[in-house]
Amino acid sequence: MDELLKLRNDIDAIDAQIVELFEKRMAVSESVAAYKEKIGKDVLDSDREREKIGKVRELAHSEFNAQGVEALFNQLMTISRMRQYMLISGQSSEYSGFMPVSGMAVKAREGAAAEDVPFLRMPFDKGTKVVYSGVPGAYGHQAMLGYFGPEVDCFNVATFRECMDAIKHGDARYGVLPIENSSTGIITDVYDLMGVYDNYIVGEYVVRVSHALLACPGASMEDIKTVYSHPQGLLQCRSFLSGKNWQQISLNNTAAAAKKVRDEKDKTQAAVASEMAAGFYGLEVLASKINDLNNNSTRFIIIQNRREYLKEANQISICFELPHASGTLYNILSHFIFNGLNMNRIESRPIPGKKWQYRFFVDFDGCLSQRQVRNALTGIASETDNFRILGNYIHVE
Ligand SMILES: O=C(O)C(=O)C[C@]1(C(=O)O)C=C[C@@H](O)C=C1
Repeated sequence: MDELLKLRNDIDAIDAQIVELFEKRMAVSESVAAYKEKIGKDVLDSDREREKIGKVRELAHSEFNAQGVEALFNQLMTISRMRQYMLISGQSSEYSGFMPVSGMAVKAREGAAAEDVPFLRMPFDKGTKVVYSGVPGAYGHQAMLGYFGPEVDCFNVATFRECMDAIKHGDARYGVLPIENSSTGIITDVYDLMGVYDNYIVGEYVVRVSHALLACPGASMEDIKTVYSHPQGLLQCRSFLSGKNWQQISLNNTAAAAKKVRDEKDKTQAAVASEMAAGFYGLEVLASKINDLNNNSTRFIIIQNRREYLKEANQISICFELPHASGTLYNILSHFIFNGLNMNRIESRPIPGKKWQYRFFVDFDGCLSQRQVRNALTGIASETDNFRILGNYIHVE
């Protein structure tokens, strides 16, 4: 026991020296930050870091120790960089061109679960133009109405890209696009478009997908022979439809199915769509809540072409590209860890034209007005390629 005590005392004495040297090193690193800021040089100097790792490895006396020293100095230099970003990330109210704005308090609309609806929204009034992708009566329309209310001046476009273009060119102030479904996952096309357009996420809205069986007025369940819907709509109502012996036909979206049933006025036809579509197309609801899972939801994003964020925003979305090399993603994640930020999601998408290279999308908790968020973003921006802040908004759980 005495022997262990003695050895631990030796370790304590060495550790005290390490801490003293660490603090000395950090003080020098702070001076480097001030100098680099003055001359406009980047914090990260990969050549210098590589050279440093080579040199310290040579000082070690075994391969095991060389590896240990490499890991240690990689950490030391990461911490040194974090400190430097802290010293150079500014303190003005705007960050990277993003301006804080005051939100509008809006009550939850009828039929919406309170937890699906942000109580604060981006400012809008009756004259504000809004575009959504999809057809009237579809879930995109429902999300648009949920966020902006029935009185807003809206129009719809057929594709996600047209929605992006309408926002880019200022044909509408806000756009509504689906980004993720709780059962089928992310909408990759929307991610890819967000990665290349200069549009920004300013809000989120969740629509609980609740399918109903719709038919012409006067039709009953016994009359039905054919059912139309989006393939996902049919799939999500598999238990209800099984054993019905109806022909199932896929169409582009659920509202198109409702429209077809209305236009053809055929009592043997039914559509799987929302109850809202029933009202919109003058159809009757033969059965409601027919989906297998009743917690199926689609998350929509609200986009605009201005760099703004609500002062109460609590989630940030960013995207960036990384060189195809070992450790690059690990290095980026350290910015979240060192700044105490909670990451909610990371997705990667192939970059068109760059074989086996990926664009990363990260969502994390925070607001652009927070110091630790700015520190992390300053670091990530300078250590990645094509870094973009996609938006800061109120996240709906
Ligand atoms: O030498 C520099 O340029 C520094 O900023 C110091 C330091 C280090 O801590 O050793 C930190 C960041 C750079 O990427 C390289 C090295």
